[in-house]
Amino acid sequence: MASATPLAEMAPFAKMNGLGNDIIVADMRGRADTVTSTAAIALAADPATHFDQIMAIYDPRLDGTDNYIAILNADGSMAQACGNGTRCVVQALNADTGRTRFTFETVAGILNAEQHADGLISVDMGVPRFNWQDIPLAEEFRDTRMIELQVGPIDAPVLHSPSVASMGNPHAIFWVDGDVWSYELDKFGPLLENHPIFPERANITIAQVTAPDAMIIRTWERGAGLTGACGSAACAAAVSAARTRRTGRSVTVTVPAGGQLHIEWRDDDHVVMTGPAEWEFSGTFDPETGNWQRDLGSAA
Ligand SMILES: N[C@@H](CCC[C@H](N)C(=O)O)C(=O)O
Repeated sequence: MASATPLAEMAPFAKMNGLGNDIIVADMRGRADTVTSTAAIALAADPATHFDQIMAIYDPRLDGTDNYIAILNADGSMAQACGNGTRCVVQALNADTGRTRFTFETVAGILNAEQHADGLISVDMGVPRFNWQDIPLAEEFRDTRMIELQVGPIDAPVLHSPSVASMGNPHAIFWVDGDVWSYELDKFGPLLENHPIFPERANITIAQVTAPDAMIIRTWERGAGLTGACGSAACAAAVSAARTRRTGRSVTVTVPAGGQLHIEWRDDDHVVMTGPAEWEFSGTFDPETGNWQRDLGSAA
């Protein structure tokens, strides 16, 4: 889309992806303005810049952190966590600064991340929370390894009894024995995302455990819909699988786009996610309106 916004007001961005999770990394360093919901909705509506999350990199607000990161979903809402997007931020900042280790502030807390020599990136996603008020749920469930929630006929539910967890953002994990692709997640996802049990909505995942250290997931993301990958959902699924004795604490998670994340739930309770990030093209955009233009010579 051609932009009439004065060049000085435009901010650089990179269109990237984390295992097929569509990400825009917006460089808002050194600026006083912010990326608006209006801009997010406009960029998401354009097929060329369609994204699942915008990761907006701001100047640091806290001593000991490198940057403040704000996360916007495709519907313009704010998210507390985005694992795949955080890897994209690390790769973009590594390309810009040459540094390999970063400490970010997000609304969900402080995240440490590192780019390895092989290009893979690890993000310490913090400590999962399982208390019903922390997820949050609308009513008390003492045991969040399995809550009462189902879709389909009452006597023959299609999906039921999810585990729930917070990775800073709310997740529900429905366990299935068969192929995750045989479920109509495009149909059930919006209903479950907006179910009254989730007062802040939720990310909805279907998970099939295939080995004590492996699972396959599909995710309907809050505020974005079906995605090629969701890092925080992979973390929530991994910790929930370990809590329910379906797996150990170290698992490989295959995401819908086909790639894999390695998730380690460490003994200190932190969840570390490792995977790749990929640059697609770069441009500049108006953080107020979402008007944008591609950098000359930037790949399609
Ligand atoms: N894709 C992200 C998670 C996205 C956030 C989510 N839609 C929400 O609103 O919580 C990831 O990789 O973690």
